[in-house]
Amino acid sequence: MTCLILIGMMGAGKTTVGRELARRRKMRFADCDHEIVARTGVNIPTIFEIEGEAGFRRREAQALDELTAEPDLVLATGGGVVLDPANRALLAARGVVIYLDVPPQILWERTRHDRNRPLLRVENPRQRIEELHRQRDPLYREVADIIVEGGRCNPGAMVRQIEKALQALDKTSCEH
Ligand SMILES: Nc1ncnc2c1ncn2[C@@H]1O[C@H](COP(=O)(O)OP(=O)(O)O)[C@@H](O)[C@H]1O
Ligand SMILES: O=C(O)C1=C[C@@H](OP(=O)(O)O)[C@@H](O)[C@H](O)C1
Ligand SMILES: [Mg+2]
Repeated sequence: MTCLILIGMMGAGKTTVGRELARRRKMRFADCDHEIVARTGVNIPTIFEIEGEAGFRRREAQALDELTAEPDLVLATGGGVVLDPANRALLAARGVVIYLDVPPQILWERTRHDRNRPLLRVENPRQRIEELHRQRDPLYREVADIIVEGGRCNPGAMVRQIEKALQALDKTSCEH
């Protein structure tokens, strides 16, 4: 069985939907951010404070490389993973990449009270989400094998959409 990699903006539901998808398919679940937190022993905002975004991105690239080496894995990535061209090449090569495509308004509603996303600790987080979305949406599309629209869908409905798309894709092995 192949590895399934979820990409998309902060608040798209990668962590939530990924965990549920793994449960349904009886696959192991991992989350790049959780892996980084486990390795460093501090939370994401603290890594940004101490090492800056560049330091976080180095750790993210390392975690991505190691985690995607395993088959049979559902992997939730962080929203900025696609910024690095080397990460994009790795994503495309190592699994079925699933873009959770959610409009900025809903991303904002889901993340507005969450303090764990340092890139949104700005005066106007709503505008920031729109800017990041404009910058990243083409990158997500560039590497995606499957695009799932998740505006007003609950996580269960998103998992069902993904499973349907996977059947249609019929891309069942990591060894291609
Ligand atoms: N499909 C969904 N419908 C409603 N709320 C959702 C959905 N997916 C995620 N959420 C909620 O949105 C927030 C962000 O979800 P999360 O899985 O952390 O997103 P990501 O990992 O993509 O940043 C969480 O509070 C989660 O419960
Ligand atoms: O979009 C981003 O650049 C980031 C998204 C976060 O993960 P989620 O997408 O799971 O929120 C986390 O990796 C970090 O705060 C940076
Ligand atoms: Mg997440």
